[in-house]
Amino acid sequence: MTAVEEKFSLTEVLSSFKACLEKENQDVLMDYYISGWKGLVRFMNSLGAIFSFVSKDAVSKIQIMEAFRKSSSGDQYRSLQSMVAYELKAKLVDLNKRAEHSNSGCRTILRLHRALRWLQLFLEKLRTSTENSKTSVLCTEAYNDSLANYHPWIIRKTAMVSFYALPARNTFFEVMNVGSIEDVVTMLGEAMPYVSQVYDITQQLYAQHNLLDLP
Ligand SMILES: CCCCCCCC/C=C\CCCCCCCC(=O)N[C@@H](COP(=O)(O)O)[C@H](O)/C=C/CCCCCCCCCCCCC
Repeated sequence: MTAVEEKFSLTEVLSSFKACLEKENQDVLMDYYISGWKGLVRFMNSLGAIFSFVSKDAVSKIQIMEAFRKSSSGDQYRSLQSMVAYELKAKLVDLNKRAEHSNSGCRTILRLHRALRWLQLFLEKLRTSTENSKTSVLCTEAYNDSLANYHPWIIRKTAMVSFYALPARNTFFEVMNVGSIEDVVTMLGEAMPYVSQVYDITQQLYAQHNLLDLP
C-alpha cells in the first residue's frame, strides 16, 4: 500500500449513509449515497477477484448515476426524491418493460436499493454472530432473504458458489479496519440504524410511486 492509498475503514463507508439523510425533509442525498456504494465496492474488491462479477455490476450502476449527476440535468438528481419526481414527470422511466429508457436513474437505484437490503441483513447477522459462525452461511441467508428473489438461477448459483470464498469471521472483522471485535460490534450497532433509515425511506418512496418492480 502506498502512502497516499487510504486503508479501508467500514466506519467511514457507513458514515456516508448517515450523511445521506438530509435533516429537514428526510431527503436521501445522491452524492453521499453514491459515495457509500463506492466505499462498499472498494471493500469488496479487497476480498479478491472472485467477487469481481459482483463489483463490476455495482460499479456500472454507480457510473450510470454519476453520469446523471454530471449531466445538464444534474440538479434533478440531487436526491432520490428529486430524481423520482423529475424522471416520472419527464417520462424517463420504463415502467413495464425495458425499452427507450433502459437505464433510468429510478431502475438503477432500485437495483442498489435491493442490494442495500442484503447489506443490512448481512451486517446485522455479522454483528450478532458468534465465534463459530460461518460468514458463507450468514451471507447466503442474507442473500436468500433479499437479492436472490430478483436474480435468475444462473446468478443465484454463481453468487452461492462465490460465498464459499468469503474470509472467516475474524478475518472479516480485521479487514473492516475498525478495531477489536467489540469495537466492530459497537460501530455496527451505531451505524446500522442510519443504513436502515436510508433503506426504509427509499422503500417508502418507491412504494408510493409504484416503482418497486421496475423491469
Ligand atoms: C463486512 C462488511 C462489509 C460488507 C461490504 C460488502 C460490500 C458489498 C458491495 C457490494 C454489494 C453487492 C452489490 C451488488 C449489486 C447487485 C445489483 C443487482 O442485483 N444486479 C443484478 C440485476 O441488474 P440488472 O441486470 O437488472 O441491471 C445483476 O444481474 C447482478 C449481477 C451480479 C451478481 C450480484 C450477486 C449479488 C451478491 C451480493 C452479495 C455480495 C457478496 C459480497 C461479500 C462481501
